[in-house]
Amino acid sequence: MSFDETTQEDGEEEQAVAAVSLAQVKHIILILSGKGGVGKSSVTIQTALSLCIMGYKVGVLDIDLTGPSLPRMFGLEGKSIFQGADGWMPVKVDTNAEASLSVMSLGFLLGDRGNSVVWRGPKKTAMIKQFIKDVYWGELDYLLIDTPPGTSDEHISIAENLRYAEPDGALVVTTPQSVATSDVKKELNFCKKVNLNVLGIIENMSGFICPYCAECTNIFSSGGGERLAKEFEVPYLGNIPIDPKFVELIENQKTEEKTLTELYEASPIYQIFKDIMQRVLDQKHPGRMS
Ligand SMILES: Nc1ncnc2c1ncn2[C@@H]1O[C@H](COP(=O)(O)OP(=O)(O)OP(=O)(O)O)[C@@H](O)[C@H]1O
Ligand code: SF4
Repeated sequence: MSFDETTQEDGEEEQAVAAVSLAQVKHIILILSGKGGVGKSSVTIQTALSLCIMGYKVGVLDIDLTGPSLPRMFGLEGKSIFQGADGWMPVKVDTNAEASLSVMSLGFLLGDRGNSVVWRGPKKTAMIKQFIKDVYWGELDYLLIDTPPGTSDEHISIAENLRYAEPDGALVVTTPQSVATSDVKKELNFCKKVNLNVLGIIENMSGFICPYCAECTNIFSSGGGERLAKEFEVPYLGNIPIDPKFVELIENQKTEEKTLTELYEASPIYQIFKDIMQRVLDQKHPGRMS
C-alpha cells in the first residue's frame, strides 16, 4: 500500500500508535540519502554525538533493515535489547555527557543469525510499525531515524507511521559528485510527495582533512549539494570533509579508554559538524510537546 492509499482506519490506528509510543519525544529527525555509501549513517552518528555533547537526550532508531550498521558504528556489537514492562528497551551508549544516548536497531535482535535480513515489503513494513509502537524511549529531546538509501518500502512505511507524529523533518545527505546529487533529487521529490519538511542538505566527503596538519583540501569537485539546495529551495547546511581520523574513531572506539563522545568532541570533524548542527537548531522547530 502506498502512502497515498492509506485508509482512514489505518490513519486512526497510526495516530494512536504514534501518540502513545512517542509521547515523551520532543523532536523527530529523519536522515535520508538517495544513494548508498554517501555517509548517511556517519551523519546520523555525528548528529547524535553532537546533540549529546550539547546536552540533549538522544535516541537513534536504525530502520536500515537489510544492512543495519549502527550497532557496529556505535561500538555496540554483541549487545542485545530486552523486553521491559513498557516495551523494548534500546541499548545505551556509554557517554561522559550528562545527556543520554540510546540506540535501537534490528542488528540487536538478529544476534548470531548474521547482521542483515532478506525480507519482502510486508515484513519490513510490520517491523517498522513495531519499532515505532513497541520501543520504550522514555523522555527524549531528539529521536533520529537512520533510513536505508533510496526510496524503498522502509521509507514509505516510516512516512506512514510518522504521519501523525509531526516529525521536524529530514536531513538529506549527498556527496559532491553528480551521480549522487541526481539520486538525491529523487529523495527530495519523495519528501515533497509525503509532505516531509526538509531541514537541509549536507554535502559529505567534500574535501579532505590532512591527518598530519588538519588542513582541508578539495580533492573532488564540490558545490553539488549547495546547487541542489538552491534548485529545491531548501536550506544548505554545509559540507563535511573526508576525515581519516573519523574512520579510525569509528573503527577503534572499543579499544580506547575514552568514551565515544569524548573522542568525537576532540576531533577536527566535530568542529565542522557542530556548525552544521547549530544551523539545524537555529531553525527553532517548536517541537511535538510544546
Ligand atoms: N566524512 C567522512 N570522513 C571519512 N570517512 C567517512 C566520512 N563519511 C563517511 N565515511 C566512511 O565511509 C563509509 C560509508 O559511510 P556510511 O556507512 O556512513 O554510509 P551510508 O550512506 O550510511 O552507507 P549505506 O548505504 O551502507 O547505508 C564508512 O566506512 C564511513 O566511516
Ligand atoms: S596538507 Fe600539508 S601536511 Fe598535509 S599532506 Fe599536504 S603538505 Fe603534508
